[in-house]
Amino acid sequence: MAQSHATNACVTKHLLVADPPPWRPAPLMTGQGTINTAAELAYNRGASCAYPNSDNPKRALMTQDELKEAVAAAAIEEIRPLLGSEVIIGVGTGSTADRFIDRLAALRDDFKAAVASSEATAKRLKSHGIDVVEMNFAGTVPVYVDGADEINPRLEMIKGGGAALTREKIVAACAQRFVCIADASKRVDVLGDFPLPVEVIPMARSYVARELVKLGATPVYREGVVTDNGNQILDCYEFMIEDPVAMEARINAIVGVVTNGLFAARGADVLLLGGPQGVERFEKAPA
Ligand SMILES: O=C[C@H](O)[C@H](O)[C@H](O)COP(=O)(O)O
Repeated sequence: MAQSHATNACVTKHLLVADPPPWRPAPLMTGQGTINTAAELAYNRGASCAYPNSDNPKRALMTQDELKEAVAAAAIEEIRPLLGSEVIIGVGTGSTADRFIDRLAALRDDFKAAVASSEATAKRLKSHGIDVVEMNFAGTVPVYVDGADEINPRLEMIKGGGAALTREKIVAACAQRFVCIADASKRVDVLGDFPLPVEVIPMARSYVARELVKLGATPVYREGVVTDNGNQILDCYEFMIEDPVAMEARINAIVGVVTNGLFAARGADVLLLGGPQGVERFEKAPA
């Protein structure tokens, strides 16, 4: 079943993803009929990538920054119906989430407060006059908006490129709905091209690294980085992940691991993906 609606910033297409959710064959319904836009998504990484601009044909290309702005705008429309004077929302970390925070400022009188998934996000929220409260105070949040480093067709993700994975996972666990915002460079069929971050207790770093090697990864210490929780990060290279749910649990079972950047047991519920056709909306099929 599919539906469509328009936002101020872009056309947002709604797609209910089947299980297993296919990227390519799934048709998108638009006012003009059915098209198969997912097959046309460019797959590039890096700030220099550009995409056809369907909103403004005179400007043929959209930069990655413009795509991030577009998905941030779409996320505002996504959460707007959920807001209210007693509502506390969850807010993620990273360059895409930052754009969402900047747009959220205009709505600061429409909700009570936010829970931040990092110190950096808390600082940015406060700079806009948005109240920030602890997760323990909020209890649960109706919605959590955050970016991702990779996302697959099941809306499972790798996160933690900015070292915020543990607090992000806590907020995600407490959220009734996880809305992922990402540009098309984040979309993959199999997770693992992006090195998987693992947050470790410092004294366990070498032990955890040896255990990760046994799992087939090539762990690299992210030198000079201390997480908001006072811990360290190992990034797992050359580690394609065929079964994200199983691997997430397996890595988390290693003594000394705080958590890893696989968001599979609790993936996203909604993906707002910025690509050549504007922002596409993918929704996880109910279990
Ligand atoms: O630790 C950082 C977070 O997981 C970010 O959400 C993730 O790295 C994506 O960040 P960005 O939107 O900057 O690509």
